[in-house]
Amino acid sequence: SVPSLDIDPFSDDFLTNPYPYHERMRDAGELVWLESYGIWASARHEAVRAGLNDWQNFISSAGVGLANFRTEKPFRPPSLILEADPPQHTRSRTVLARILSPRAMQQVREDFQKEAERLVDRLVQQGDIDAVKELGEVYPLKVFPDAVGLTEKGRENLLLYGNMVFNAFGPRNHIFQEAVERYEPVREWVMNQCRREELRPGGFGDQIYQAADAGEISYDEAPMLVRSFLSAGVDTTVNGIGNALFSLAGHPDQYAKLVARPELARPAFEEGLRYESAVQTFFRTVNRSVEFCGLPLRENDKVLFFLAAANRDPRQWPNPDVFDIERKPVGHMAFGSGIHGCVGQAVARLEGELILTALAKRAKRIEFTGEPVRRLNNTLRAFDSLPMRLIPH
Ligand code: HEM
Ligand SMILES: O=C(O)c1ccc(C2CC2)cc1
Repeated sequence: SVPSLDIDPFSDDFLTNPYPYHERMRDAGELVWLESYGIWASARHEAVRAGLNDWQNFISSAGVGLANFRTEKPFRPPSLILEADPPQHTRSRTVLARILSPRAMQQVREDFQKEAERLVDRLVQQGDIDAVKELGEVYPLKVFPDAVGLTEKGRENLLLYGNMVFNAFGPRNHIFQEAVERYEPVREWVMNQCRREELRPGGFGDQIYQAADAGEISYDEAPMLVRSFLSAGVDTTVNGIGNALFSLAGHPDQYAKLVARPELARPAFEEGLRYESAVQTFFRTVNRSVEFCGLPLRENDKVLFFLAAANRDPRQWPNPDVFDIERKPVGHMAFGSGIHGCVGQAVARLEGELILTALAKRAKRIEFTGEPVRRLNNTLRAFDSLPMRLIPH
């Protein structure tokens, strides 16, 4: 029989504190039916990994949100990488993977590090900060758009745009409605920045046009792939860093470990992604009738993969609800898995490592000075504000 649950994964209650719901879904089975939206859901690590790796049965070209592009008009023109299947996906991925390669990261590392040290120097002097508005939202808006070759003016639009993109993967609930009101002017600004003449020659954005020059992709595809950088490259790291700061401030013993051994910055960021995953969920669409986890799925069924629930599955992790920066969470699902696994993870890891290293070397303690305020989003786990004090060495 099909385990069926009456859980709304996009309700304010669920999005505010998803963990009890994750546990109910994991305990009900590898794959469960959610009556709220008539969708399948998987919250266990093994099934999430298996589903994301089976791109032939669980496809992305019909959308990776609740909407099925085969029957509904997409909210915006589909991404040529995220919302594409092979062979289209393969061509896009090859171009972006080369531009964001570990070798490319070595070339930007020095700039990213200088910016991290400059920003954290100033904030530790300041002492009392809002770690979202003055750190989590500031650093990613500077370093990655600089590397892409974006003008400085109007970059706050990238936060509004990203917020919208991630809300649009969910239902048209009140969270979506409140975000979409401010979307039109931001959408135009973003599309305008994707034109070659707006991008610094040699930057990551221009390198996409260089791939068109070489005939790897068309000139029509190039701006859409720049749009992918702007859609995924900022709001994700904003919340990856924000959630890491929240976890470290909430576990002073872990922050003390990081201060004693700043080389733990990279594993600390990784554990932050496992423990409070910035990207909580993604959908797939069933391509043809298939049995999965012993249940009969039909063509066009939607399956919601709970990355964040897989990241706390006790079947995969000892003491999953413990934030332990020495854990080395290999195999976590925070960046997804399989052919669509995050193509920007080297950028994300570099930003996280450099910010946490700069902080550990300048602030001997970090503590909350007020209640963290959550910002609800249909896909992202995010904060609106994190009142914090940074105490210098
Ligand atoms: C902490 C930061 C980040 C997190 C948690 C994250 C998470 C993810 C996840 C879960 C996926 C898989 C989506 C799916 O399976 O449908 C993904 C894909 C992707 N990410 Fe990231 N991401 C982060 C940072 C970045 C950055 C900095 C970029 C820079 C451009 C980026 C660009 C992309 C792109 C283009 C894809 C689509 C890849 C494909 O479909 O082949 N991400 N990311
Ligand atoms: O290609 C895109 O537009 C795109 C948008 C959002 C993401 C999320 C997963 C990080 C990835 C790609």
